[in-house]
Amino acid sequence: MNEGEHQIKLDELFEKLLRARKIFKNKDVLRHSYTPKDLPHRHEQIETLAQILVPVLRGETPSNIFVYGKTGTGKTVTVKFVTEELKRISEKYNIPVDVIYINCEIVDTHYRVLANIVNYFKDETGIEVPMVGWPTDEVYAKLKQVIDMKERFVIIVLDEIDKLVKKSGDEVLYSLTRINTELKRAKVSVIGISNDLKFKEYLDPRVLSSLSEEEVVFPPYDANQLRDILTQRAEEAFYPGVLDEGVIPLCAALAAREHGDARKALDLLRVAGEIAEREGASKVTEKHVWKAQEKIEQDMMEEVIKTLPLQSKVLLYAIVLLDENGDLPANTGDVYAVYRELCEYIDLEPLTQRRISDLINELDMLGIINAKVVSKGRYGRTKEIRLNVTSYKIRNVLRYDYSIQPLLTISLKSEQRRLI
Ligand SMILES: Nc1ncnc2c1ncn2[C@@H]1O[C@H](COP(=O)(O)OP(=O)(O)OP(=O)(O)O)[C@@H](O)[C@H]1O
Repeated sequence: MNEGEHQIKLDELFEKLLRARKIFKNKDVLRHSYTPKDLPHRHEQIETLAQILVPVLRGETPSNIFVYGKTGTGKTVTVKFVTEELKRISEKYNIPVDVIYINCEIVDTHYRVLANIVNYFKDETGIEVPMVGWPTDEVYAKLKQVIDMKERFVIIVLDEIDKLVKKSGDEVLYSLTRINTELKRAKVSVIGISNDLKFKEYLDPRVLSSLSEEEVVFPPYDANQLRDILTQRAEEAFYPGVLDEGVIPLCAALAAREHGDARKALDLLRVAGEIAEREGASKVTEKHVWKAQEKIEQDMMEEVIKTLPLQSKVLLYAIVLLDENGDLPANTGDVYAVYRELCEYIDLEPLTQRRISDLINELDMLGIINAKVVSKGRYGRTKEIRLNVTSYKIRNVLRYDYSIQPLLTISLKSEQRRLI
């Protein structure tokens, strides 16, 4: 290729990229962190939450609230929306309100929840506790001290509360939902949010009854509701006329088919826009939505592979090697033989074939492989194992795992299936 050709290609690329920028007016509007000014189809929940919290404006303690519903039904965004508004209005009435939002997926121990609450007030109180190391009782005593320094309302939002309880039990909820009896000036109320509908079963009945003095349920959105949510966001996110007519209905229908998840619907719309932008298209079409669906599924699969335990990764890599050697479908015995050799190679204690058979079922359930049980007549039943994700993709994910890296350069000697 001569220089002239280079020049022309680059010109084309710039032209294409320039055109592509016209798709999004403001992509941030489609991100998870964005709080819209209106929340269509959540007016009932907003009103219920406002009714439960309004005592604050009269100087009375509101009930604790348990908010639940499936993922992407707008629980977090609605609670944030209502509590922020309450905080804003309370300023008008000179009532100090603090809203402390804690994501229990990250802050997942009794100690860390308490420490986070103490440290929320550190600018005001000058008191800060370390994230580890103190006796929990002492952190709790500090918490009461800092909260009770003046008359105020403290609303503690514990999002993904089920993660906290599963990891560390419900002790922290027991303390926080009863703390008002130990305070003189301040008043605390807890809003727990969960998408695990079975979560209540794990709670001590006393904790459950004090946490769910009030319950607010968030039902899944249907396709029409998702359409409204997307239409409202799209107006701010995209330039006019950029979305083909069928794009929003398709995103809404695909997300409704799963479980009425607004996050999924928004992700589809954003990724479809990004794909159109990258292709240099001047419009987002249904074709881009289908591609977005595929990309999101692939990304999720990559995330699942990334977080597999080491033994499952080695097992999966054994299946990848068999695939690259043209040996799929394979049975459990074939896979186990390669797996054992890989273990030896990296000094990993191999699991029994029985245990590996369980892990194969797990990989199958996660959708990474397909392990179909087939009958071999009088030879009994066996599994036929195939990959559902390309070997190339799996290698790409595994190469970031240091424990697996030494394996990535080896392959199977075709016939004997021995490592070389
Ligand atoms: N009624 C709505 N109007 C506009 N956007 C919404 C609405 N409901 C949800 N969303 C958007 O959908 C996404 C997911 O919402 P949110 O995080 O509140 O869900 P969630 O129920 O808390 O989910 P999870 O249980 O998975 O945490 C967010 O980007 C949010 O802004």
